[in-house]
Amino acid sequence: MGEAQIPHLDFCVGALGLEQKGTEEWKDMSKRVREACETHGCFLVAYDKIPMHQREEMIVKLEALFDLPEETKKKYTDGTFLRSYLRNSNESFGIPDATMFDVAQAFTSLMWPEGNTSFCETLHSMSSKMLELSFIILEMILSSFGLEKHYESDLGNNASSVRLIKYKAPLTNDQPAIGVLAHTDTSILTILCQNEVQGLEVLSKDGNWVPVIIPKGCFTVFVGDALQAWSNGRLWAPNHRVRMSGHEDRYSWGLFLSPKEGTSIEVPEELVDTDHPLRYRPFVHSDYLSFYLANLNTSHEVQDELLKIYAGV
Ligand SMILES: O=C(O)CCC(=O)C(=O)O
Ligand SMILES: [Fe+2]
Repeated sequence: MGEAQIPHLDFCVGALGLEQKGTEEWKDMSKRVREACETHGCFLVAYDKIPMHQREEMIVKLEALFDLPEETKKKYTDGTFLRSYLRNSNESFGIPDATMFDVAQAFTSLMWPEGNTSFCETLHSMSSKMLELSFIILEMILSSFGLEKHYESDLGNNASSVRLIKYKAPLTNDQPAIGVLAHTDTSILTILCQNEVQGLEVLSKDGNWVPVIIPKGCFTVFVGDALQAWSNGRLWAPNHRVRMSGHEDRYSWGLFLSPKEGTSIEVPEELVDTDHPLRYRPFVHSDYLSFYLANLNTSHEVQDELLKIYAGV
């Protein structure tokens, strides 16, 4: 009511993929993706190259992973936030480069020294397919701006990380429990999927928290700070959070496509004009990430504005 719905796009029709680049269907969908990223900073997408049964299997496997003893889960850490098991208002594992088979295998062997081939295969295969989906969306955005060449020169210089999350159902029904506090993602793009337990909310441009009701089988896509900065603020990285209610645990799986370590984000000159004066200075994305992590637990107002504070002109 008054509040525009989060757009729901369907990549299944015509089996949209990179092979369709340049076709009318591709151009039409690119325009819709870009509009969603400008207006909402997020959208829902149906994508059947990742079949439903694979997603369902993945959720069962996540349950088994989080059911492992705490001592086993804690073995997974290299001392950094990005590659560790973390436990706060939720539990999560950050796995950079899970799309590489040896990385998926090393993670699996640490959790199941006796072996768990099917977990390893699902982790690797789901991550790779979600990475492919993020490439399709990124290429659509670049084509809609007519800036395909920037795929090779800057945004194509990327790496991915997977985050596996379990949110416990709240102990009481009195108040929704915090799953994740409001934040923007530092990524270029984030692709999320989850079990049937809802709870994701996005802050609209006019300042209202809007529940994102995710239909079965859909993925949620968020624009991250790196893409907001690169696009000179034309695309928008919205704040989002997770609030838990009800009696069931929520499992989610995110793929974060980010600039590779050391890559600079620089607004292309084509996106600067009198109507769109330059909003962000060039910056090294990994330096921004350090700044972001150092300020993660400060007040909400600051969290909202981290990109602007760091790189705004
Ligand atoms: O679990 C979710 O749906 C959202 C997770 C999220 O926002 C994040 O990990 O950045
Ligand atoms: Fe997020």
